[in-house]
Parts: sequence; C-alpha cells; structure tokens
Amino acid sequence: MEVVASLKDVKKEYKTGDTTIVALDTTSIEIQNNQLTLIMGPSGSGKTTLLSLIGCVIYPTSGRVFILDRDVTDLPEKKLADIRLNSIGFVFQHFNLLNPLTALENVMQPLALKGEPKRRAREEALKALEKVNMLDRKNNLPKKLSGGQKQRVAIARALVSDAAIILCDEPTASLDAKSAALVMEDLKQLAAGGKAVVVVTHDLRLRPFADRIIYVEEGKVSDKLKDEEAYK
Ligand SMILES: Nc1ncnc2c1ncn2[C@@H]1O[C@H](COP(=O)(O)OP(=O)(O)OP(=O)(O)O)[C@@H](O)[C@H]1O
Repeated sequence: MEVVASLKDVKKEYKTGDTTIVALDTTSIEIQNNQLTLIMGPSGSGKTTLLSLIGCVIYPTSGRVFILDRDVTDLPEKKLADIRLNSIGFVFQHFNLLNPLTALENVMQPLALKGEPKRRAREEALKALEKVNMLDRKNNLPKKLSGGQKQRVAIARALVSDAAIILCDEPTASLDAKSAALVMEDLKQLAAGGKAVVVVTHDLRLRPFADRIIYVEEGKVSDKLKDEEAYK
C-alpha cells in the first residue's frame, strides 16, 4: 500500500463576521491506495471539510496538504484544478449527471474537458461503465435510470480519467438499502483494484464495507467512535 494523500497538521477555520468556526481542528492523516476509507461523523462534524481538503477544493487555514507526494498547499487555484482533473475523481450524493446526455456521454465528459479525442474518450468510458456493470445501460438518459444505476454511472465518470483517488460525499444517502449495498460493493471492488477510495457518511450501517474508518466528531479526528447517539 502507498500513501496517496496526506494532511499534516491541517486546520480549517471559517470566519463569518466576528465569529470563527473551527470546522476541522489540527489533524494529520494519511490516505492509502488499495483501501476503502470511511470518514464517519454526525451532521456538521467536519466530514465534508476534511474531504474537500483532501480533494484540493478548499485551502487549509494552516498545515500542509500532499497529493501523490507533492505538496499542493500553496499552489494557485488553476494548478489545483489540474490536480483534481488528473488525480481525483468525485462522487456526490445527488449524482450530478447531466440530464440531456446519455450514461456514456456523461462518463465521456471529463475526458472531453481534457481535450481527449472522441474515439479514445468513448473507449475509456465504455471500460469504466463495464467496471460498474452498467454497459447495458450506456445509451440511457439519466431519467431512465434508477438512483443506484445513476450513482454507478457517476462512479464510472469519476473513474474514467484513471484518477488514483476517488472521493465520495454521502454517495448512498439518496439510495434504498439494497442499491446502497451495490454501490458500496462497487466502491470496495475499485479499492481492491488499487484505487484509494474515500467515502464520507453519517450512516453507521456502512461500516462493514470499510477497510479503515476515520471518525470526525466536532471537528476532531479519531480512530474511535465516541458518541454513537450523535449519529441518530
Ligand atoms: N463555507 C462555510 N462557511 C462557514 N461555515 C462553514 C462552511 N462550511 C462548513 N462550515 C461549518 O463548518 C462545520 C463543519 O461543516 P462540514 O460541512 O464539514 O460538516 P459535515 O460533517 O460534512 O456536515 P453534514 O453531514 O451536515 O454535511 C459546520 O459547523 C459548518 O456549519
């Protein structure tokens, strides 16, 4: 296993007017490939903040962020956008598929953004759809897909650029239990195939799918669950 992302003494504060919220207290963590890491915590505990720091979406208030051994803390926004495009795939609760495009066209989208020739983009997108067992639905528009199927297309879209790191924010929160389990199985499979998969959730039932669990409670990171009641 290799460390593909790490935070060293990272803290994130938000200032609104006179008040400062510590969304994430000083934290050091390492994210490894070949693992499905769950980031668990109750609502408002700082999970999305932690994921956004790993995903180079926000800057830390202090500390350093490393992606694939590169210190990215001081890079300008445009360089961070390149890192996101090339090394990180994102999956969201509400799928964020483009409605007028078919499943295949949605998955081709990141490669089109990178300026890949259409033929190659199509080949890569078909491979990614195959990995999530969605080849037979490639010509469907999102509205013809179930929630679970939409999420699998969204995972294929995150995979298509061959990103080392796949970050998922509450990917099962809009799904029934059965579809959620299928999506988690797919994500586990991707981790077993070498990706670093990070899933943010407040759903304690997802714990059996994890290789590793990081708990975030009131902005503090720990490897132990402190207050199970807070998750209800
Ligand atoms: N852009 C922002 N400006 C001000 N405060 C913010 C901002 N983003 C997050 N916060 C605050 O930081 C804290 C942590 O938020 P965060 O979204 O990381 O938690 P979370 O665990 O992902 O919550 P949820 O499960 O409800 O999405 C919360 O108190 C939140 O209100």
